[in-house]
Amino acid sequence: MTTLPTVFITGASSGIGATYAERFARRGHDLVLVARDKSRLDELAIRLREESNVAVEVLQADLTSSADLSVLETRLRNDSRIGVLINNAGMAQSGGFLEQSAEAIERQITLNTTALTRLAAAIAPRLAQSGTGAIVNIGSVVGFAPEFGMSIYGATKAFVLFLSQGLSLELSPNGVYVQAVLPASTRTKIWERAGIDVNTLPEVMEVGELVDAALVGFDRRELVTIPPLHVAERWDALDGARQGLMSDIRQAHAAERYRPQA
Ligand SMILES: NC(=O)C1=CN([C@@H]2O[C@H](COP(=O)(O)OP(=O)(O)OC[C@H]3O[C@@H](n4cnc5c(N)ncnc54)[C@H](OP(=O)(O)O)[C@@H]3O)[C@@H](O)[C@H]2O)C=CC1
Ligand SMILES: CC(=O)[C@H](N)C(=O)O
Repeated sequence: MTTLPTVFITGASSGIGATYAERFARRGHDLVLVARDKSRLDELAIRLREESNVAVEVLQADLTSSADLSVLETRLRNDSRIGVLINNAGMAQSGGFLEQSAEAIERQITLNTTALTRLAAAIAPRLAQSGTGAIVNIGSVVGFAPEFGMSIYGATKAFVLFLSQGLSLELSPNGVYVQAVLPASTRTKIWERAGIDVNTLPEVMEVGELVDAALVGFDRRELVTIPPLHVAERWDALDGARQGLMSDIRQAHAAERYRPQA
């Protein structure tokens, strides 16, 4: 029996989530794998049990369903073996804002933000109580770039970064590690699902390279890990500029330029 924490991974039936599952299994962690496609999860679970001799449980759930989320929340609240949450499940959009249906908007926001937040909220009190554990949230560099024309997807990913930074401030004093991982284009099914041919993209990272890099950041207990960013100082400068704003934005009076003309 392993003494390592069990790792709970959403969106584990393909891509980045399936690769996290493989990597944590190799490290000797038991796993709980979550997604809608049970047959793919079962296939992965059988392979990982054989290859790595770890316990792998499969939970079929649609994270846009509040009822399914409730079941997962109960599990995260109560199962003290689960010490790491990989909040990975997500979907991208095809088409611009004017082409989005109300249903598609709701599904994307629910999956990329509400589900991720509810699962983090379910596990956080127990981890904080025990003084250990980790929450990994998968964002995207698209969250930095409204210019990419994926306004809703990018907004959900900006949310993931903000939430992760806030949770880190709130939970790290209790011993809980929070990591935001921000991939750029990575070769997974997400592109096909969004109706985009991945082979038309200029720079695409292989999924194994992405997850291995994210795990280097995880092992260093880095708060924000951006595997495709070669010049680390760019992030430091951006975050430093943001922090610099804080001393200037708490003012009792409107700025001079907004004073009504007499
Ligand atoms: N690939 C890329 O270029 C990038 C990806 N990302 C992010 O990485 C994360 C993983 O995506 P990636 O591996 O690329 O894409 P994939 O499409 O390969 O994987 C997405 C995973 O999420 C699961 N999923 C989708 N919808 C639901 C749902 N309603 N309920 C439960 N599970 C669901 C899918 O499983 P199933 O269909 O079985 O439910 C699948 O396991 C996402 O958050 C994505 O935004 C970030 C930046 C770049
Ligand atoms: C479809 C995408 O835009 C991709 N998932 C990303 O976040 O870069």
